[in-house]
Amino acid sequence: MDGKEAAGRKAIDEIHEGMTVGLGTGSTVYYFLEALAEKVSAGLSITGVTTSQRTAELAGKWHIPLQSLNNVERIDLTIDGADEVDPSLNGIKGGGGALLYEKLVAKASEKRIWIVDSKKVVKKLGAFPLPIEVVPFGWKQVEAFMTEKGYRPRLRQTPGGQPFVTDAHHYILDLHLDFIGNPKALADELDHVTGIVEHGLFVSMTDKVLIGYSDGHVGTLAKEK
Ligand SMILES: O=C[C@H](O)[C@H](O)[C@H](O)COP(=O)(O)O
Repeated sequence: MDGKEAAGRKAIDEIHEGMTVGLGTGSTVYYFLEALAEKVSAGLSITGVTTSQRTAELAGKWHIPLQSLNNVERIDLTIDGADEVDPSLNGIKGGGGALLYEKLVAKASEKRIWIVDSKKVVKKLGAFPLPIEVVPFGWKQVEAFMTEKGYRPRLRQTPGGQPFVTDAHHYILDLHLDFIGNPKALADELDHVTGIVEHGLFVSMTDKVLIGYSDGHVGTLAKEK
């Protein structure tokens, strides 16, 4: 078992009968969905709210009941992955391009848990390129502005060399920052750039992180009360 699988399968302990559950995106969430599908087929009743087309397809295939975000009043708990997490529980998300829907679902959730393998826990964020989701119209203007700022943007592309397009039909610029000194200040700045729909900095947006190790054990990082 690798760290992703350990964390993903452990998250099932947090799910209880009757819950509305936000279903994140990615290869770690895959293991959580697999475990959830087993419970659902054994009789657990929950409603899932997905954060991407990819997760919706998996959940559909595994007969996990779904509702759209517009059709639920609240989400009890969201289980999602992350690309990097710091000790203050700030993180970078969006390596798979699902950041916008993931942030919308996270904001609608009472409680949020991230599942990661231990390699993703870092002292300072920024070695992982920070994704920003931009509108295709005039995206080069945003790219030029980010370059001016020294943020080293790169348009995300498919293996075929076409721009990667998100579920919401936007493009992604990955910012090669190396090091983010102040995540909150950067998030505030990016929140105010015209043309950026959303960014992958999630500042204080999780309550707990389940960290999976290669030997199969799972540690926890939790918000101080
Ligand atoms: O856009 C994708 C999401 O933010 C993922 O949760 C994140 O990239 C982690 O993915 P994985 O579990 O595949 O490493």
